[in-house]
Amino acid sequence: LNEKLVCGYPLSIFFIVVNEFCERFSYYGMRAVLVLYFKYFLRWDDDLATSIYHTFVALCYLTPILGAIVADSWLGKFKTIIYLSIVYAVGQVAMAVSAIHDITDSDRDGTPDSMTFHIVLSMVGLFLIALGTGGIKPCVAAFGGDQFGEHQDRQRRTFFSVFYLCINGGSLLSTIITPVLRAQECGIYSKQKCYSLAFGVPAALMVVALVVFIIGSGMYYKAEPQGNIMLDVCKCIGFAIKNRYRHRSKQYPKRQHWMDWAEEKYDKLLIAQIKMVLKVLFLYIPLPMFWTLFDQKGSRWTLQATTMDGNFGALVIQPDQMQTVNPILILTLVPIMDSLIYPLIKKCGLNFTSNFYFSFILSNFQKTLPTFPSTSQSQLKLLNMGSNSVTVKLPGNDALILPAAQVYPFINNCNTKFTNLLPEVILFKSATNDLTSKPQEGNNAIRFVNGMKTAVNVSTAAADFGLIEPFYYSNYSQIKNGKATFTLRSGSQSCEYSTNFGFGSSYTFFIHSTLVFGSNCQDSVTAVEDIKPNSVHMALQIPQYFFITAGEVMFSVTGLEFSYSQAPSNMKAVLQAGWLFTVAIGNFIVLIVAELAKIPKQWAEYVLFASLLVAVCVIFSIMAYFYTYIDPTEIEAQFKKKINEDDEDDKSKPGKAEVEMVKRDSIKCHDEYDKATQTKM
Ligand SMILES: CC(C)C[C@H](NC(=O)[C@@H](N)CC(C)C)C(=O)O
Repeated sequence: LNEKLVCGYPLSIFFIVVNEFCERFSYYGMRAVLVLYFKYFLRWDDDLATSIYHTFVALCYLTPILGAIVADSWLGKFKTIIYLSIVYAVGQVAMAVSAIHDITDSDRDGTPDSMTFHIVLSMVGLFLIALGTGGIKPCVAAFGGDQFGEHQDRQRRTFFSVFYLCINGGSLLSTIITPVLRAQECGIYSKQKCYSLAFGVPAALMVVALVVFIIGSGMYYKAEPQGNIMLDVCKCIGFAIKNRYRHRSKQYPKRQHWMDWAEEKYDKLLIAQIKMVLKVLFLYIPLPMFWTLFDQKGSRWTLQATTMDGNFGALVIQPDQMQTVNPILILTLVPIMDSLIYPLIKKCGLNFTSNFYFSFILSNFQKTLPTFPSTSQSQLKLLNMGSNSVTVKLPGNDALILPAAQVYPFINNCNTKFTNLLPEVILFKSATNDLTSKPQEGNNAIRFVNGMKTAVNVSTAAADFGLIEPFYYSNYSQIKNGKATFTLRSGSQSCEYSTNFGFGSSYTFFIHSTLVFGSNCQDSVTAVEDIKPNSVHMALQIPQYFFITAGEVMFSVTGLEFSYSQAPSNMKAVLQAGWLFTVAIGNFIVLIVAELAKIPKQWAEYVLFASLLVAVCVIFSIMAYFYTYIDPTEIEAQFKKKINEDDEDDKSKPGKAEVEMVKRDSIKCHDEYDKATQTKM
């Protein structure tokens, strides 16, 4: 029982919120570098990396059902949290170990020799993490709620707000820290990007979360599990459906609720509890649509950010760092809503329970990508290296005048033959390794084409393009924004070429045949823009983040509390899991629409989602209007009283007394707690 109260709050919740902070740090920290680990360490392609990532996230929101059933029916929330946290920590350690390249790098060249080992270990790790994080999630929130007595509604509401702040505080810190850790170089035989450290720190935080939770163990109120409640619920629902079907003929009088058809076999308390759960679950039906929009922050919005200019003056923001705007806004909006907006609304006499969300997503996806050739086409570039204009006649096209030192990009069908091109016109057929998407992290992708008769070496401080053979081209190198100076070298002679770069562009630089080393070679290099630099500023995403986060504060923080307060005492974790299940469905909708529907225009997809959300908002507000708040404790108390009265009457009936004893035992625990907290207040 909660002996210690601090400012009216049980001391035990301090350990619960710290546990949540560390756990969310661990989860989001690991998640922040996961896709990059798949891509650069395991060397998976973008599609495989994205699919496995989304499958993992969806799994994390499916496993809460498992954890909730175990907690409410078998182990109780406390033991479930302890056991699953151990599973979780083992999973995180497995991830950290899987990212040590030296383990299988027997030839010491810096790359793992047995990728199978790393893949298997990381998949096992991710499975354990999904089981752990999902399993404990509904239990921790409900366990926190359990620490409050019947008359501590206000404190419990504040607890859920603080709980949400801790989620976002932990995730904010970790999404800033783990990418920095990943960027470090580490290794025994060779230095590589330090994914093991980026996974190792979240693993350590999970161990801290577990230790903190155990330290508080003497202070918690631990509600006992009440038998296999989920099995009873399923059997009871099954019986009600069967019984209703058996009595479908009109001669049988109707009952108030279809669950009442279970009355012949199951006690009224269980039926009433199932009705409460079904009522809330029914209200949840439209909710996945919110998460469908919300969870696109990590995918669509981040991709959108890669096409934007992240220069904030002294600060250059990377596309994936934009996601931290959400927790930052949560940390500011939750206190404002709780201390200012909600009390103000209440003062105005409005019963604004805030389980309502309405937001439009601004679609400002900008077009800086060029038209790429289709599979039956290839892209050609004609470069006039001479000093006079030339006329070029391409098959199927009108003759074109190509000015000196200019490039003409041209898309044609693969089988077109080109003949009789003048010697000074270079036909540059872009190879299959042409860049077709924006370079990562706002960098610029640069390559050189050597139009000289001798090989040229090109380098900058940040990249070495190597020796480029005559009439050949280099691989792409990534250059950061700002001024770059390239040194062109042939034997002992060299010259320099400088230019400025923005964000997310791609250029091909053509070195003229007329280049003379030893002098300024600024005029002897022609830059061709393959992908335009980002022109729309990333700050334009901030209104989007603001709207979606304001929606989250009104919808998700209150949703957690709502799911707790409207759940019967023996199914608190189960309803939390139901709430989290709506997140999983929302993620599946993204996967289905993004992967299967393949809507060609991004704006059309945004409009589709926004319209669906508006429709869902209307439906949800009608449903919410007809929803009547209940007090499960009150209802359960009435049933218990009735059971006691019936018990007195039926004492003489053989067998019945034992059944009632079991029922009484199961509710005794909460009664004692209620009494204890009431005397304290
Ligand atoms: C309630 C949960 C589905 C989501 C919750 N997420 C958040 O609070 C986000 N604002 C965090 C952000 C970093 C995406 C959670 O429990 O993680």
